[in-house]
Parts: sequence; structure tokens; C-alpha cells
Amino acid sequence: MQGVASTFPSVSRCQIERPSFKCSAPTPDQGINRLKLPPTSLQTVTQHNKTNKMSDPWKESFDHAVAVARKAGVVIRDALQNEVKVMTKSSSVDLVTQTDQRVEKIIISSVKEKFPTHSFIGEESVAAGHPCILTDDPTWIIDPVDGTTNFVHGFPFVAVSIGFAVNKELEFGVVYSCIEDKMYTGRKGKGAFCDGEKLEVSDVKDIRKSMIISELGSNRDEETVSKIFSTMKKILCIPVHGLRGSGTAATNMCLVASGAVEAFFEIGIHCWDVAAGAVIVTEAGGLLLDVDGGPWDLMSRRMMSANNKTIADRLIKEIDVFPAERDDVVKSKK
Ligand SMILES: O=P(O)(O)O[C@H]1[C@H](O)[C@@H](O)[C@H](O)[C@@H](O)[C@@H]1O
Ligand SMILES: [Mg+2]
Repeated sequence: MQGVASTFPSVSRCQIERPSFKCSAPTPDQGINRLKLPPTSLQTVTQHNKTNKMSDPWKESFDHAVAVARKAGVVIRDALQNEVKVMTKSSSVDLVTQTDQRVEKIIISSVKEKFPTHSFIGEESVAAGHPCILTDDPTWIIDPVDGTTNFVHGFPFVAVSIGFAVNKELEFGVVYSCIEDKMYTGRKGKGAFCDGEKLEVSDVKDIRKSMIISELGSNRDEETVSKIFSTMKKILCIPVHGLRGSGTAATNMCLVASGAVEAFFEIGIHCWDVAAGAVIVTEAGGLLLDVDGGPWDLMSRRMMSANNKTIADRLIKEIDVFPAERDDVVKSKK
């Protein structure tokens, strides 16, 4: 089982003052798969719970993910009121803050307490040197703050993203867009929801009537940036109605699931950015592909998620692919 990082890197580079947000208190989850039991004897309730556990083995984990994502979101919203110490990871534009590290610890320790045999892949644990290998274990795939750059600058789209896989298959995803206070959830075979409302992808098939969402990423290699821009130029000139970016892959995927955009694609994202969104998109009727049209692979750092294959295939024609090292590459220790 993969462990939890006890310490994260803490090199302080700069401090940024941001506008403060006024946030309303979170509302309780409305109708998210609540179990309604008729008033009955304790024996029947116990029997019902046992049957339920067998037919719905990950319900408890899912409920816990929703609760802990909401709790994490409150921590993030509170942190937005204060000055942020910004540190960097792989490059000067790959940002991390103490809030990312703190929130990941909160999530992992609370899950560990309840489900001691489960494994974890967390963005900040991996940054601290923990392996990023998906095994058959029940595994929580965590991005504590998706949209760290947004968080640092006070750009109001920040999400807590929790995906959960068993036998390497995603079972559920929870994305809490904490500034908007929107709880997105998806469970394999059970649909996708936002605050209890069922989500459905859009039915647009004509690319010229579509809105697409993507990101510029954090790779500043000139050749890569040129490819990103040439792809965006070609897509804009199809023409599509619009091209957007929220700064968080998890939120972008929830926008596909909600039907607000037809597709999201990006090269360079990580498994923790998209694991939860992947379940939410597919449960809302969308599909996931590799950016070359092949089957999607969680560890590939490539994502095309769309409302339908017509839109996905049309976009794939325009994507100038560039290399991104897989998440599960085992790095040799020097
Ligand atoms: O904010 P994080 O969790 O680091 O994830 C974002 C990533 O850093 C950016 O490069 C991507 O463009 C975003 O889509 C990610 O969500
Ligand atoms: Mg992320």
C-alpha cells in the first residue's frame, strides 16, 4: 500500500496578496444518493445494511468522499481570505501552496482512519516522492486543490477532486467546486449529479455549434507552446462558437458533463486532475478518448472528453500532439 507523505517540500519563493472572497456557508448535500429506510426493527435495518453493502460495496467510501471534499473546500475558502505563500515544483509556473499540502493531509488522514486498507495517489504526496502507481487496491486519487494557480491569484475556479478506483477501474468521482459551492458526483452505473440534479451532456453534433474548453498548461517549452497555440487556432477557425478555459481540469470536465461545453481536451494533465471528472463525464453520457482517438488511459497525461464521438473525432483531427511523460513512469533514485 502506498503511504502518505508526512512532509511536503516547503521552499517559499514569493508572497502574493489577493482580493478576498465573500463566501456563503456551504449548504448540506441535497438528495445525493440518500438512503431512505422505512421505519422498521433494528434487525431488519442491519440486514438491509448488509445486503446494501454487498450490492453497493463502495457507497460508504463515496459518502465519505463527498463529506471530506466539502470539508476540504471550506478549508480552501477560508485560506482564500489570507495571504498565500507560493512555492514551486517542477518549474517556476508549477505552483503549490501550504493549503494544497494541508488539504491533502486532511483528506488522506480522514480516509485512512475510516478505510485503513485503502491506497492513495495524491498530487502533493507524489511531489514529495511517493509512487504514482495504480494497483488493484481500492485507491483514492486526490487533487486537493485543482486550480492552484487560480487559487494563488484569486481567480474564482478552484476544485477538490477525488477519484476512486478498484481493480484499476474508476468507481466514483467527486469534484467540489468550492468557490461556486457546487458538488459534482458520479458513480459507475448510477449517473452523475450536481447538487443532486442529474447531469447530461449536450446533444450538439455540429462542431460549428460547439463550445470547447481546454487549458494552456504549465509547460513553457517553446515548441510545446507553439503546438498548443496551433491546435487552438485550428479549432477556433473551424470555426467553433467559442474556446474557454477555467484553469481547472476537474471543473472543465464537470462543464462537459453539465452540457455547458461540448468537449474538454488537454495534454499534460495528471491522473489526479481527471480521475474524478472521468466518471462524472461518462456517467453523464459523454465519452473519454486518447487525444489520438485511441482508448483513454488514466496514467497517459492525455485527455479528450466529449459529449459524443462526432465532436471528439472532429477535434482530434486538429490536435498537434506533443510528448508528456506518463504519470506511472518509475523514476530511478540517484
Ligand atoms: O492546479 P493543478 O492541480 O496543478 O492542476 C492544473 C494543472 O496544473 C494545469 O497545468 C492544467 O492546465 C489544469 O488543467 C490543471 O487542472
Ligand atoms: Mg490539478
